[in-house]
Amino acid sequence: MAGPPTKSAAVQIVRPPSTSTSGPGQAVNATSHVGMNKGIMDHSKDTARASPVSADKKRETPQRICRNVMIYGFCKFQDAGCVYYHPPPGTDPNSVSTPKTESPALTNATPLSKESKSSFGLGAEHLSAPVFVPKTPMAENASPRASTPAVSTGAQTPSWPPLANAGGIIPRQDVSINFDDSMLSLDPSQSSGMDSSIYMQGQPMRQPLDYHLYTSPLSHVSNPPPSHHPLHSFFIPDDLRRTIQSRQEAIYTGTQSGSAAGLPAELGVYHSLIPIGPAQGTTPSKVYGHPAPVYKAMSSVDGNVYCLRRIEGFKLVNEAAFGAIDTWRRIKHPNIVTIREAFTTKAFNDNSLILVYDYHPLSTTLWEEHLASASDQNAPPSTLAAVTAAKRRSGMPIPERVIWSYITQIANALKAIHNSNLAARNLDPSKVLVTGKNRIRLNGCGVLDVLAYDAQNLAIHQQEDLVSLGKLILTLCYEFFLPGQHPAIPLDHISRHYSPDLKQLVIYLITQSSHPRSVDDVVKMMGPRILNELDAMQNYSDVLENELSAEVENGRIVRLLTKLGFINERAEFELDPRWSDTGDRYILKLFRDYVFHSIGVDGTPILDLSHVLTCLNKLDAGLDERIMLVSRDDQSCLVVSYREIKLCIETTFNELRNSGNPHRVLR
Ligand SMILES: Nc1ncnc2c1ncn2[C@@H]1O[C@H](COP(=O)(O)OP(=O)(O)OP(=O)(O)O)[C@@H](O)[C@H]1O
Repeated sequence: MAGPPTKSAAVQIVRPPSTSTSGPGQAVNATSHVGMNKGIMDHSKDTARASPVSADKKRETPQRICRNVMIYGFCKFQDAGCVYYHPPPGTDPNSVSTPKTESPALTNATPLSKESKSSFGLGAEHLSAPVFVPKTPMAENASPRASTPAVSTGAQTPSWPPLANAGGIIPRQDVSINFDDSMLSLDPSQSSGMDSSIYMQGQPMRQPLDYHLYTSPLSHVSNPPPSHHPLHSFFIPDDLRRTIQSRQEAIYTGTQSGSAAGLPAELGVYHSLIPIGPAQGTTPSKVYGHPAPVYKAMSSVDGNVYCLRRIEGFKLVNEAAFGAIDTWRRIKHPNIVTIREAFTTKAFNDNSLILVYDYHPLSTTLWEEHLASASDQNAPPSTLAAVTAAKRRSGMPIPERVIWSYITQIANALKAIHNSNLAARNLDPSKVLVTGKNRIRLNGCGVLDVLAYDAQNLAIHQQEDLVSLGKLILTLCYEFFLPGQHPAIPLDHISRHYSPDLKQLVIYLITQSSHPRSVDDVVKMMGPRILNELDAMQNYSDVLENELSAEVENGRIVRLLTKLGFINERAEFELDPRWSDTGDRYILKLFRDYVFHSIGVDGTPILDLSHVLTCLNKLDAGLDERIMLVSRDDQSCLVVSYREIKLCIETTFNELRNSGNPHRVLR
């Protein structure tokens, strides 16, 4: 045995029948018979098993090796050629039989009757159990719970608060030692200045109902039959994970190696400029009339990545042109790309206007999404005719539901813009950013306010916004529509393929009228379609919230694994090279083996994620359920509850955390 524990909190020791000698480091070579739940290990049916077998003989055949064996989700223990289930199907793992105690150290134990004695295969003569002294001070008068009788009832056995039920729920009012409080008293954050938030120890720990169980999605989110619960439901769906990961990757890709060739190393507080989107050369933007390349850049002020739009060859003639930028900066809207600042620069060896926007990684534009074919992705919008020709061949109209979703979001953005006494002025498929699934944001806001400064004609520009919206809808519904074309054919197409409501809205938007149009009228005309959008958004939010709840569970596991990682296999601590192999740490070592190093009957490693998650969740919840931990050399077994293991972790972790604290209490 590598190093048995010298003391432990509430650990029950079981020596397997073959073991008649103490391992090195055992505190007492006691002859105590520590009874076990018959369901856990029943030796009575096999007298051969109950007889002493030498350790060497046990190792003769591989199948005799006593290791944790997982089959069909149950943990089996294989000993002397026999397999024991833990817990056996249908058995309450908490119901541990009253033990027979013969150790002088365990004098308070009740002797077993003959019948009950015969029901245990493990005779006292076969066992040599060390006495474990609990490290953590427990209540003097604490007594074992009736619901889960401890194996030894002597003073050495720490008592645990009574449970309301077997689910690990602890009533706070009638506990002699409140588990929550005991955890708090171990809170290293109270004795150390380190940030403890990652271990969730800075706040009282609450033990909710069945905390060890994963919550299944609520029925309003998803209600699949039980057979449809795949393993990966522990984690967020693959497509969502991939999307989030690739976005996160896109944020910082390339920013480590400085600016791209030909671009300034620094531009004010921005550095590491990388071009985004198709290489445009000196092709003028269809919307702005100047070449308008877009760069991703990192700010040295806050370390965030921003999107810089550069308008080449722009010379500022009127300072007042920047006045609108202040108003734009104040608009924070879910359907508008927020502008941060604007300035002019000669860093590109010309006169350039720079507008800084929020960066939305891997976003595309409506033009790229719906109007450009794959071969035309790199083509400038001026080749729209060629693009629409490609679209015509594909013959895939945009579903009406999606069109209404776009209209709702754009109208929402326009309402915020017009209410702020501004106008979008660049409603074009290439200036509507698609930042998620059917999620759009107006982009490039404020550019024309500086480029074509015209504060006098706001009302005209707002009317033009609505006309532009009408033309945008026409383009999306009928990809052959080009600006300047007569709308009769596209309208006819809409009346044949889309609802009359949509056609009516387009006519309202593009028809000249003596009465000024208003975005409020557009919203009224959309009517119940807005509610559809609301439904979709809220359903999506429910789904995401549900995914988030799974990640909360995984976060608990990571914190637990982090603590275990700090403790397991530590080379030395406080000049003690055997630290991680002795005391509470030994239990944690065996627990690690139990969770991760189980092997099958044929000796192959068992890589059962559900076993790992089940064990770790039960540990995190501190259940009273007991498990049997078997040493690597099969010379000893410990029957220990998750609650006790949890306490071992907290105590040991506390020890590590306090190692640099000169005021700590040495035990
Ligand atoms: N704020 C932003 N965050 C992330 N990507 C952006 C942002 N703004 C624009 N982009 C990306 O930059 C690329 C170029 O955008 P841009 O507005 O220049 O479109 P364009 O089709 O090149 O139009 P133009 O003819 O005006 O140059 C697009 O792929 C777009 O997704």
